[in-house]
Amino acid sequence: MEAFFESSLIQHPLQLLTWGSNAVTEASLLTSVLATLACGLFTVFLSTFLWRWHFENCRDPSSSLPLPPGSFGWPVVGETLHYLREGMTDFVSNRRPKDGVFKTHLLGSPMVRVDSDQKISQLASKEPHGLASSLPQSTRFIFGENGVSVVSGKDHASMKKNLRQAFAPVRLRDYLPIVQDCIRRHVTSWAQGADENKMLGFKACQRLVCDLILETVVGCTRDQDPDGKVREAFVICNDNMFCVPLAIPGTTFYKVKQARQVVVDFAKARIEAASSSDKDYVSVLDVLLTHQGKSAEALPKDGAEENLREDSDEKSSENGRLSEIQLIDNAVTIMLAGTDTVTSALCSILKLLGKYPEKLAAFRKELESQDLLDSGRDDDLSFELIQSMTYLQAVNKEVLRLLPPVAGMFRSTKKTVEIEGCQIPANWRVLYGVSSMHMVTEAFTDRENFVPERWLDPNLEKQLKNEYPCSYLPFGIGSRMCLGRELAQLEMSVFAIEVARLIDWTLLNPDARRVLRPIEKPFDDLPVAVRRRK
Ligand code: HEM
Repeated sequence: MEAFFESSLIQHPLQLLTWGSNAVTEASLLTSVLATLACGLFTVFLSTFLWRWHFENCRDPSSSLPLPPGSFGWPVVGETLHYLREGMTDFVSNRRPKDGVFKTHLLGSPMVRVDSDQKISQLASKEPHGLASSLPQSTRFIFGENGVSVVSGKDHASMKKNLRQAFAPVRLRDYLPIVQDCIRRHVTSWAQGADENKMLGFKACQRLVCDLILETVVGCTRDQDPDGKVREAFVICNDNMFCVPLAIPGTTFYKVKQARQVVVDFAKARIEAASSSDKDYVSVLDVLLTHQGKSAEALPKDGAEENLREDSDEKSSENGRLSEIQLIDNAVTIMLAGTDTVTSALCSILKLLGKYPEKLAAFRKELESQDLLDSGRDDDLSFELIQSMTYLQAVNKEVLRLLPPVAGMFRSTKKTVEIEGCQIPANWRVLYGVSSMHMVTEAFTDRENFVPERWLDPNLEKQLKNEYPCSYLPFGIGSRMCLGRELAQLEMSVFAIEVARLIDWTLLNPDARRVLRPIEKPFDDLPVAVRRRK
């Protein structure tokens, strides 16, 4: 050692100093790294503890029931990152306890997820006093504050009753020729030419549905929108229902605001035109206008728009009639609520009938038995005929069971709500699972498979009604149940008939992963090869 010091110190005094100071620096560096790490870990630990403790303390002491089981995850983000990483199906199945209710923290708020027939039924019975619909701000803006999805309570009930007139069976009969014409036009175009055409099924269905909805809801045919401006604006609104609600030039929301105005201006022009003509019912808007008992001339006009925004709810419940701004907001709401949902359903028909050729063959047999398979006519469908086709109805129901377009429904609690075994405090979000419910309920056997035949058994519908009232919810439940469900089923039926008789198609990636954006769809938009049916 001495020798070492001697030789080193004498020969390299500076070297020893450097070595010494290096050793000190490294040690202190290590210490400070460790200390920082420990501090960081402690901060994460403490903030996570406080975060969870805070939400656990949101429990309403006036109720003796505990909060549901589950975790609030990490500070600020909650379990949002887990949700994004695992995907909805795994996220739910990794957490779902036996009774189907768990708490979490997603997308900025505490939330209770419910996947139990009995519990959804208990919660739905507490609407609208205990729970209200809960839409993101950007969606509320696009739908419009005076539309049926946004208003609540008594005003919602009276507005919905008013709007239902446009979806009565007698009206669906009126829309059928428009629906059939539009669907035939699109499906025929998919198989143009002698060769096979490759396309993205989801995108093709989306173009079809945009045309369909503009024609059936506001009567916007191609010749009324020659430069495609209304269609383009409508697609912008539809594609950006969930965006940051910041209306600064350059932002998505700013673009959406301008696009919404184009759609609104078109609807206004239609209302004005309707007052000066005596046409038959051609669109949902025409039906609604006629049912207001007076023409658009008598409806409050633009100048009064701001006032109407403030007291429109009152007006609608007072006299049961819709003002101009309510008509417009509802037209926009109906259009947007009926676009991606129907697109998803049509895309799933294409997928499931393409994937299971034996089911397509069974369906074609039913069409043949009704002389529809090779009829060659483009106006051969009637409302009654469609209703009488049992296999077709079974296909529709099974498509909506296996791949429901709306995977879940959001609510928020207005006050503390108690259900069997737990409480949900005020201002928490509640999410009713739809697709997961369809997959866990005992109401169905062979749940993972596409079996339209199950719906041919009349006992199934009875059983669902009496024993499992919340086990099949493609169109929702209770007061917020889908307004356009009969129109959607009609559109699905006509689509299934036309694709089965006009085209043959092959799925190019039949087992593609499913995503929620925010409706159910294949991640690759369903590539298909289409040819004219031989
Ligand atoms: C297969 C297609 C469709 C599916 C699966 C579907 C599903 C749903 C669901 C689950 C709800 C309830 C949402 C909730 O409780 O928060 C709903 C509401 C609604 N749907 Fe549909 N829908 C479809 C097509 C349509 C169509 C074609 C229209 C109109 C043309 C429409 C208009 C509406 C409206 C206006 C509401 C809001 C009702 C309210 O707030 O009271 N839907 N839909």
